[in-house]
Amino acid sequence: MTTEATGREDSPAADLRVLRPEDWDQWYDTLLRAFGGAGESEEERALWRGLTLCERSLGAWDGGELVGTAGAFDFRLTVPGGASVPAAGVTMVGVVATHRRRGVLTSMMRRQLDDVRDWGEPLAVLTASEAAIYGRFGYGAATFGLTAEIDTSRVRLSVPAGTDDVRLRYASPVDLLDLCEGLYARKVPLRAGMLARRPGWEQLGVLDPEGERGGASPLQCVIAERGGEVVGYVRFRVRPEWTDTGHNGQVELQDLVAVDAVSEAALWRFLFGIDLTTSLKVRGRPLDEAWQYLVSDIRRCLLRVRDGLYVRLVDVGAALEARTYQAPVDVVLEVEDAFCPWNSGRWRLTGDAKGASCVRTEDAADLALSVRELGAAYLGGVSLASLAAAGRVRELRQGALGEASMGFGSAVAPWLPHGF
Ligand SMILES: CC(=O)SCCNC(=O)CCNC(=O)[C@H](O)C(C)(C)COP(=O)(O)OP(=O)(O)OC[C@H]1O[C@@H](n2cnc3c(N)ncnc32)[C@H](O)[C@@H]1OP(=O)(O)O
Repeated sequence: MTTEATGREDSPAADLRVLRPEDWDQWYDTLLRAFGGAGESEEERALWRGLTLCERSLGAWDGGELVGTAGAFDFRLTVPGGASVPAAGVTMVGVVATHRRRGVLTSMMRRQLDDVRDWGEPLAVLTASEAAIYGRFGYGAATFGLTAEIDTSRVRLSVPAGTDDVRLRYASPVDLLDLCEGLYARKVPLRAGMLARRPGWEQLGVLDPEGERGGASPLQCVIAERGGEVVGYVRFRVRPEWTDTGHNGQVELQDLVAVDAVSEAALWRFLFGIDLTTSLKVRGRPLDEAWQYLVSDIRRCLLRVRDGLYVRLVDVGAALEARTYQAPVDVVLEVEDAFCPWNSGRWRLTGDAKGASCVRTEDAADLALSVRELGAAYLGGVSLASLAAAGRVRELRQGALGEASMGFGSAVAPWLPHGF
């Protein structure tokens, strides 16, 4: 059989089999080989071994040789409106270099999306090693992360009233893990793109292999308390540097979680003020994070934006019904989906801030777009109007674009806190 999306034969250079637990080491070594062959700490390997769901993972075999890997976590993803929606977390994808560009990835994506549909999960999500790979399979970049290098020797932070009521103390990252995870869980329903973490995943936040610190300190943790209650935490490292003119150390933020504006400001003020450091590096933070509105000089923060979570609607009707819409929408979408043709055709979406319905229709279409654009717009971080300006969404009824674009939007930027 030939797939319409790729024009490739659907029987590539390998057979696909569900991963057997006893093959995990070989499977994981194949993945590392596809990523260039560098080793990994025992600590990290053990974590991923524990998190792998073998029954949801695939190996691609060429005779007796394992040449490709792909896994799928069973996540629940927060969507606009706060619902927690089942989403396959596509992960650990690799094809060894001897077998590249022969359709092995395509065959794994084909099988995986069929499986996700059978499992009844309306979404598949991933973070991409390279941005060019997954659009052809219907994934759209839906969240973005902010990277900044803040010159803390020059940039000042103005904090809101009440910040001084927050007390900070050092804690062991590992000892207070459950407490920190509880705070994280409180934030999950509040921002689309966040993942409800199952037990085990919290370990990702305190992974600290000595060989991978590259001259930085071990992971450190500071807790924020107010009125005897823990209201936030930050995990970070310090990379000391001494030059002829004195100290020039860097603070590297890993995680920061706080329950309100003053606890958050207290933690940022702490990061800005660590002695013997002159810069603060942050990666993959929310686009709308509050610290940007507290700094004296945003230009000296060197902001950059990078793609984060890619979303694929596996079941268009169920996915669009699972979220809410911040303004009323009533539109017919003409969806094109070459890789998962069961989604193609016309869908009437009606919804508002309380709920939504999305059903097949024969009515005339108001907007035409591919499933990739729907994935990009799904979490409210990429506007349908912007995609239309790029020619990727077509407005077929005047007014429909503005209505849909407003409805799909989100007051809070969607964000994925960590990779997987
Ligand atoms: C979610 C995650 O785990 S992301 C991690 C992905 N893995 C990696 O980056 C590890 C290193 N790379 C690899 O293992 C492999 O090169 C993969 C998995 C990216 C691609 O596997 P392959 O089996 O070579 O892909 P396949 O032959 O099915 O290619 C399908 C199409 O994608 C294109 N493609 C594949 N990889 C890339 C890439 N890195 N950049 C751009 N296009 C790509 C191919 O050219 C082909 O296009 P065509 O159909 O128009 O000819």
